[in-house]
Amino acid sequence: MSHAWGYAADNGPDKWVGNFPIADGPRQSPIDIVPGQASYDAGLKPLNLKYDPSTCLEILNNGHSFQVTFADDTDSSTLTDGPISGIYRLKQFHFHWGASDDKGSEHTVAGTKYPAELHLVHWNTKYPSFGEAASKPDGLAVVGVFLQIGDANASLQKVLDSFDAIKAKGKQTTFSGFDPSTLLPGCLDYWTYDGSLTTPPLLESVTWIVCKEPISVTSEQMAKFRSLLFSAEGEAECCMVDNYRPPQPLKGRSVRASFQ
Ligand SMILES: NS(=O)(=O)c1c(F)c(F)c(S(=O)(=O)CCO)c(N[C@H](c2ccccc2)[C@@H](O)c2ccccc2)c1F
Ligand SMILES: [Zn+2]
Repeated sequence: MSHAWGYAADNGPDKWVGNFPIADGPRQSPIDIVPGQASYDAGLKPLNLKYDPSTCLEILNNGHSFQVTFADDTDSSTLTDGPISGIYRLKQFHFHWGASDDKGSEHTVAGTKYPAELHLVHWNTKYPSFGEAASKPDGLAVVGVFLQIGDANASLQKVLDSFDAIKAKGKQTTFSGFDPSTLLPGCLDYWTYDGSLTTPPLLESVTWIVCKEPISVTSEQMAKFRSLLFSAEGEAECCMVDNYRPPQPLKGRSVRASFQ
């Protein structure tokens, strides 16, 4: 039985191609975004993100990251416009972060790593379900937001305050009434390109939308991320850190900018 994928030396990003050959595919994510090489596209619309806090359900440690999941049986929390057409529903958000503040983001900007990156995962309602959408080239749209060290983030603190209940892999707890738009930067200028999930199954079904402006977080708040565990209760404790895939080859893709 193949051991599960992870971020350690024996099952980390360099090993994923063994069980997931698409890891060497033509539209893998993340990438290094080089602003000077992105092409401004005046046809790109502003992002239209409309989230209903009542669709927020629970927070879960899934052993790779933590995720906040949303009810997606109606068009209550959606992404429209931007680079996409149609209506995409919010399914979950999660983060990637490092063992120290000098790394942790998946996308990089001209080689710069941020301490963490937020991903809001949406699926195209032209397909009957998330699972169906996840295997289609226009099935998913993920909004990425960088975190940088600065002022305390009061909205993020609400998420961090639930961590004691989800310290180990498999733990989950009710998390309701949270509005993820409070985690978005003031300016929604973005870069966009065709890519993939950054974890197995690495499906090449993601329109990536990466915000130019980071949100702020304190070093102490970043330390709270690192209090989570990759390991389940009763297993040897393994801190949940460095759960990011490094940038992948661009392979001829273009990155468009919504701003000049
Ligand atoms: N960076 S990324 O956006 O590519 C990404 C991750 F990096 C990531 F860690 C996750 S995860 O769910 O936290 C653990 C791996 O599944 C997901 N979760 C996906 C998901 C699961 C349930 C509901 C929505 C999204 C991912 O697990 C997935 C997507 C599509 C099909 C199967 C699995 C994810 F989408
Ligand atoms: Zn992610």
